[in-house]
Amino acid sequence: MTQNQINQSAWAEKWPAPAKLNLMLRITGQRSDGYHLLQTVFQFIELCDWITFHPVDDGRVSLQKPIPGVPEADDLIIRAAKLLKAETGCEQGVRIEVEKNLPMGGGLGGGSSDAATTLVVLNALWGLQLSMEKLMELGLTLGADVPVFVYGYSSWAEGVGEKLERIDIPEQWFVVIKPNCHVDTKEVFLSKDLTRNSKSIRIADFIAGQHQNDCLGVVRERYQSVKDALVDLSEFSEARLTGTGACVFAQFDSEEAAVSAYRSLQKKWQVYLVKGVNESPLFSKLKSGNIS
Ligand SMILES: C[C@@](CO)(OP(=O)(O)O)[C@H](O)COP(=O)(O)OP(=O)(O)OC[C@H]1O[C@@H](n2ccc(N)nc2=O)[C@H](O)[C@@H]1O
Ligand SMILES: Nc1ncnc2c1ncn2[C@@H]1O[C@H](COP(=O)(O)OP(=O)(O)O)[C@@H](O)[C@H]1O
Repeated sequence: MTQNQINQSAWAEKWPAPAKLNLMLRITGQRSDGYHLLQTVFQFIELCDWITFHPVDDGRVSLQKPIPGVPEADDLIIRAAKLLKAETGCEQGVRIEVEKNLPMGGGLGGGSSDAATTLVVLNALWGLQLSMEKLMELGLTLGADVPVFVYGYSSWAEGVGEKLERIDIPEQWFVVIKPNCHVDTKEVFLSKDLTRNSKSIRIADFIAGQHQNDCLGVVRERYQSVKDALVDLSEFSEARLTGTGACVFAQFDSEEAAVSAYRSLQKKWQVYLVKGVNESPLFSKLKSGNIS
């Protein structure tokens, strides 16, 4: 099969942009530019936005329908596509269709994942041949979480989230609650009450059960619905915050236990029942479609 034939069939397809959970998050310091140094564990979940790329002749990049509340020029999908063109001088155009399923500002990384899927898939469709390392570097200029979605495997992350080490962790079931509020990441990091001096730990400590999220205290105090969700979820299993929130989640050893908690919490909350996966669904699809 030639590159051209591969491109032709892949243009019409829907590409997943999965969500992530931060299974723990420690803030170990701060850089001179204000960004915080983290230790975190990312795992993907099988809850995805879906993105389709349509070729256009006029060289322009646009969205078929802007995401409500996000001006098109600010959309990370548009910014990622334009960044690829600027970096490579590519003159091709694209109209991008998004099926948005991930709640925004929930700590599930939807915007970052959309940007990563755009970088990875357009790199292939446009035949740009940028390396994964280059795409991760470009992605980091869009957001701290973009590199892990480009990398595509569960990771132990340090720095601001760009120093990644692949880890394989049990692929368990999760129940995720989206409290009815939007947490501003920047505001959390600006809080004077935030813990910024956690001791660094090792992967083995995380595996042994060290699940602390240093943002939890600040977010729980500022957002009553996050606090309430943590209380309700902790009736079933250890309740944790992903990223800077607002979503909270709990892990279950069996699908039955997760379903039971999901059914009960569904009466009161916007809730998702999802499986954790170590390989990003984007990469599973790229491998099966043979265009990586
Ligand atoms: C902390 C995490 C963990 O996954 O939280 P979530 O956003 O997923 O909840 C992310 O790394 C967030 O990444 P992302 O949401 O892309 O953040 P960015 O847009 O890069 O940064 C938003 C703002 O938060 C602050 N910020 C962000 C990341 C970081 N390590 N230190 C910071 O101080 C900066 O003030 C920055 O201007
Ligand atoms: N394609 C996109 N999808 C979601 N949010 C986007 C997108 N492009 C830009 N954004 C902006 O990024 C913000 C954070 O969104 P998101 O990545 O979903 O949350 P989080 O970083 O908490 O996981 C949104 O509030 C929105 O303003």
